[in-house]
Amino acid sequence: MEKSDKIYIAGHRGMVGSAVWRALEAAGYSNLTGRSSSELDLRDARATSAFIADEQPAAIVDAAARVGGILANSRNQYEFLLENLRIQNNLIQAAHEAGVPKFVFLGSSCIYPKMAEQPIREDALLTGPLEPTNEGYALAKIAGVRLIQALRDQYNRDYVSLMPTNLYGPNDNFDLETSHVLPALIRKFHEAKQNDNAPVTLWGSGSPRREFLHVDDLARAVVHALENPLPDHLYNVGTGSDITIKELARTVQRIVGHTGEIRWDTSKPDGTPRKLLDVSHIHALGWKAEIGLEDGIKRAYEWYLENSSSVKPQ
Ligand SMILES: NC(=O)c1ccc[n+]([C@@H]2O[C@H](COP(=O)([O-])OP(=O)(O)OC[C@H]3O[C@@H](n4cnc5c(N)ncnc54)[C@H](OP(=O)(O)O)[C@@H]3O)[C@@H](O)[C@H]2O)c1
Ligand SMILES: C[C@@H]1O[C@H](OP(=O)(O)OP(=O)(O)OC[C@H]2O[C@@H](n3cnc4c(=O)[nH]c(N)nc43)[C@H](O)[C@@H]2O)[C@@H](O)[C@H](O)[C@@H]1O
Repeated sequence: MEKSDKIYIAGHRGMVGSAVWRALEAAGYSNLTGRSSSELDLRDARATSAFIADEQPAAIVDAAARVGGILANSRNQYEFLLENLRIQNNLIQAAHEAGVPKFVFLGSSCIYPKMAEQPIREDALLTGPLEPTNEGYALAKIAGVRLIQALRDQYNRDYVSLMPTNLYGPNDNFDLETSHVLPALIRKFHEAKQNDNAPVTLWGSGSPRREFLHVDDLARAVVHALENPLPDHLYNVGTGSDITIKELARTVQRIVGHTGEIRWDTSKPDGTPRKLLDVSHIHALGWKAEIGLEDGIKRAYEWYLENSSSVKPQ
């Protein structure tokens, strides 16, 4: 890639897209472009094709998607399946039609079978049933991985899929109904601390294990994927270590400074018991996570404190 090459970041205002934008800017790329969903609805195939044909980017990073935590996913399977299929189909086909040289498709570790052997290797894909709470979303992302693979195999396209583990960082979603666990914990402990250390209620049993990657580390992986030819179609992106939700809760509680009780609402789903990624393939390419979880949570909490005035009250 040349530093002056045009790179279109789909979803540039989201957590991942904005981190990719920052990382590309920091790496010296000067010709970045993005559109909000109100300017360009990527569910609209014609508008998407016309935009890509007109812009002729040298690369596309697909960070646009309908995204949410366990409850949003499980209650809106139809929208998570259909909207993500539409967005990614339109973007991938528009890129192929216009001959866009590079494409980075972002999926998620939930594409792998619920009971996959841990740590999960890329070749575990489609070897068993999915976790039901996010099956719609996972099916869409699996279709995206297969489209990228087919374009590589049939048309020799330099396109790749990156599968990040659970992410967190600046511009995360702090809405308690639709967010992922880490932003929810930051907000719940912070608001409870301000409310005389009131009890905090968390979801599920606390026993599932999750792997958490700071979004700035993922953004470096995206830059790496744009700058280097990649021998495979699919790479896991994670830290290589995980913790239980209970351990995560105690860590966030300590960082925030909440001293009250933690309660567990077991009427809410646990989701998959564990989804630790095998990251040996991306390590072999020269990328490794650098931001430790403790440090990353401190940074995320600082970001929340600076920006919580823009977080909607609930
Ligand atoms: N968050 C995680 O823990 C996580 C973990 C693994 C993988 N990922 C992957 O990373 C990618 C981005 O996730 P994120 O966490 O950054 O989500 P996010 O913060 O919700 O951002 C999603 C972006 O997608 C855009 N978008 C949604 N629908 C659109 C549409 N119809 N047309 C155009 N743009 C649309 C939104 O644009 P507007 O803001 O303009 O509406 C938004 O900027 C997703 O593919 C997701 O699978 C995320
Ligand atoms: C990365 C994404 O991960 C999502 O799965 P998944 O890790 O279970 O999604 P999360 O929503 O992050 O939840 C992770 C774990 O944290 C528990 N948890 C505890 N308290 C809370 C809380 O207040 N809010 C939330 N959200 N969780 C909470 C939740 O029950 C689950 O066991 C998938 O649904 C998506 O498809 C995607 O793959």
